[in-house]
Amino acid sequence: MSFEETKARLEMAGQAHVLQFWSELSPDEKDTFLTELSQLEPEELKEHCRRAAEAANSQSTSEDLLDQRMEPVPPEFIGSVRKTDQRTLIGWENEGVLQISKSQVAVLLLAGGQGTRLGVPYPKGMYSVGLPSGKTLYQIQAERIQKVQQLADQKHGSKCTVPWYIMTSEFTLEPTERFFKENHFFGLNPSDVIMFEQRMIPAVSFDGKVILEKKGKLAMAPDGNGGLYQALVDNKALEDMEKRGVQYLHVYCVDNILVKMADPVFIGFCVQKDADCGAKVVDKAYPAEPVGVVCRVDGVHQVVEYSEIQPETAELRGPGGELLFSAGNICNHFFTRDFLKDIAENFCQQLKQHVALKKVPFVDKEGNQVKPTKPNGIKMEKFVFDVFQFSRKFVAFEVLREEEFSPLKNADGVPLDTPSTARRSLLAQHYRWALAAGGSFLNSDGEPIAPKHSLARDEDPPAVCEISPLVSYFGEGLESVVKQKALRSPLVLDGKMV
Ligand SMILES: CC(=O)N[C@H]1[C@@H](OP(=O)(O)O)O[C@H](CO)[C@@H](O)[C@@H]1O
Repeated sequence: MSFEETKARLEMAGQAHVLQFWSELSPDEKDTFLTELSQLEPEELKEHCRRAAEAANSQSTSEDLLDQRMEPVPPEFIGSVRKTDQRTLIGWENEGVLQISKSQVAVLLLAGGQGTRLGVPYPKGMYSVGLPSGKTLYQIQAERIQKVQQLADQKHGSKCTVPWYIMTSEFTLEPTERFFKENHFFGLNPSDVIMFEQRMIPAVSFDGKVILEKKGKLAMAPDGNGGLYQALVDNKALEDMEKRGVQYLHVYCVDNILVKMADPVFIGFCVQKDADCGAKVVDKAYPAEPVGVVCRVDGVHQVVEYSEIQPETAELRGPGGELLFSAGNICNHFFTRDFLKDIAENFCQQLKQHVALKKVPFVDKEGNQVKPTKPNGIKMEKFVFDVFQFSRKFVAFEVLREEEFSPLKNADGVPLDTPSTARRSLLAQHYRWALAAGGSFLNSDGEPIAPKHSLARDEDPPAVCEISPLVSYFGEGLESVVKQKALRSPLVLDGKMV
């Protein structure tokens, strides 16, 4: 597209100010900037800027209303690992394993975020929390996929595949691709790891103008994890799923070290309940915990995000003293492919735009680079869970926090959701599994370490034991390896020992 054409389009959208430094750009910078600008549709851009400014100005009133319309999810829509008998749980697990063995289940990772809070310049999945094995989140997840495929194949004599769809963004695609290649896809078949990119959208000032990050670059950000639905369309991912015969998707966030990839119990529960949409939840740990709340608003299931709930609402308690809104969203969702198709075809454009006021670095009128100290820009994001309202049958599934949820959000130095807490959660889980399978531990001098069957949340297990996902997916199959054995801490139980 020519400069004149681009300029005319920007004028149509009321955004020609972004060209104010055009004459100062080098030929290369001009080329790059033109490419960026020509991707913006004038009508869409105009509407985006108008909506952003409008939403930022009307934010508080609509939030207030939401709180008053919230009610907890009725018990009949919730399945619970804690409250369900073993036989039923095994029934769900068997159902899930069967679906996996038929290659009908895929996992889909939301990994387009920038990990601002963790503060690393690379994708979060490449982070290593300091386990004895040194494994990164991506490696742990890849190995869990391998293991769950193997469990299904052993049980059903199949040769199944659990494809791994990975939604990245402009920030994360290239480094993620490189990392997977360098690591030989952690043993997975490269053609079963499908990476695609979500869209980026411009940050907008409070008066509805696109922000210039540099003289020849707009301030762009991914369109939120709800950009998934548009990205599925843009990248023909649903067609790929159809070709592979995928019926069920387990969608999850990259940062939870305990994530159960394609969790057979969750899949089986949702399938047996004939749900088209499901969400895993844990009991919220404390009222201000930064997790969304799965609830109903005006009788329709939805998540109210932690950034949008009023503190008074989060603190409400029921008759027994328990939190009224206790169903914490752990960003693990179940969708049927048909449901995703329905969203992509019919509801993609209707998803709510969430407004975040952020400090967006920019160039001022004189061309100086400015790092603002208070919010100056509006970022609009879509949320992955905002499709719940369109489901025919929604279910929530309550799981145990210590087995399934320990997110990596912050750098070390704060008490919660850090590399240290993630590492501790995983090692505590593996220690529990080893004890339950009949193992015991010795310290480095060969002296017995007294077993501890219950650990406080912030307590390190008395012995260090890391179990490779290639050895055990949810604690199964460990007796033959550890029973009546004295295991020397620190221990990494990998394929070689089995
Ligand atoms: C838009 C979205 O998916 N938000 C999720 C997501 O929060 P982030 O702070 O965006 O990582 O993960 C949380 C669980 O870790 C979940 O509680 C929350 O609702």
